[in-house]
Amino acid sequence: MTRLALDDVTLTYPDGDRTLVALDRVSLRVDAGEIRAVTGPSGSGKSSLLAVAGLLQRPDSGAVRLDGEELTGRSRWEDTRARRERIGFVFQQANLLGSLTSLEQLEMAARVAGNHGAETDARCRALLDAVGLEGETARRPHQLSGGQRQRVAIARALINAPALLLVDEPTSALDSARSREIVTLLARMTHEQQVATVLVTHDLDTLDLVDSRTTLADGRLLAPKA
Ligand SMILES: Nc1ncnc2c1ncn2[C@@H]1O[C@H](COP(=O)(O)OP(=O)(O)OP(=O)(O)O)[C@@H](O)[C@H]1O
Repeated sequence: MTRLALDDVTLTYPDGDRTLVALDRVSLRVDAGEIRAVTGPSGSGKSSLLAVAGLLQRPDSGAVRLDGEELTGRSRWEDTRARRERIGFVFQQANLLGSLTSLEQLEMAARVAGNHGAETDARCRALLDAVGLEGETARRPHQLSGGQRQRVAIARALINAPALLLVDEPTSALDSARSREIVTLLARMTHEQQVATVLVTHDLDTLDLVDSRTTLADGRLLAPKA
């Protein structure tokens, strides 16, 4: 089932008296339960693609659809709500709150989306178990390794059962063994949670672990591959 659809998306930035085309009529589909890598040289438009899919940037033209529903052209408030309730983000740095334990990081993200109570508590613990942190629920970020912090960030991004998971270079601060572990985990969580995952990466050594790959060059889709 198609989860995320980008249809003919163009995004430009003003660049002095010219216009820089960051995304040039890009179309892309990602299914529920599919992890798709987006690769391409620096400046090719990978972050722009994530920003459009995550409703952080409005395209000049084209559409973003989630589960068939068009999300382009709605109010800022609706964008914010969709981001909070239907989209999970994982960035280069885990961006955890320094004073909170692993369990509290997830509880807080759940609360922001209006989820709390015994069922939410159970889901927080189950997700921390699923990412291999059952023994670290009471630890704070400074007591965790870089890889463990990214695991907390992945569990946190999934806490509200998003339809879409957007991941930007999650392994750039990790060594190659840890990087493979994190991408393996992202693939497993994508399949288990039936989320559609877009993984922006420079790390060509982990591409065997994902389901599909899209390459961008100068804002254009180069090699869509099923
Ligand atoms: N806010 C902005 N204002 C103007 N130009 C921008 C802005 N953000 C990105 N660009 C330009 O748009 C193009 C695409 O940038 P983008 O960050 O999407 O590429 P990228 O593939 O993610 O690069 P990297 O791998 O270096 O992160 C580049 O030419 C970049 O300079």
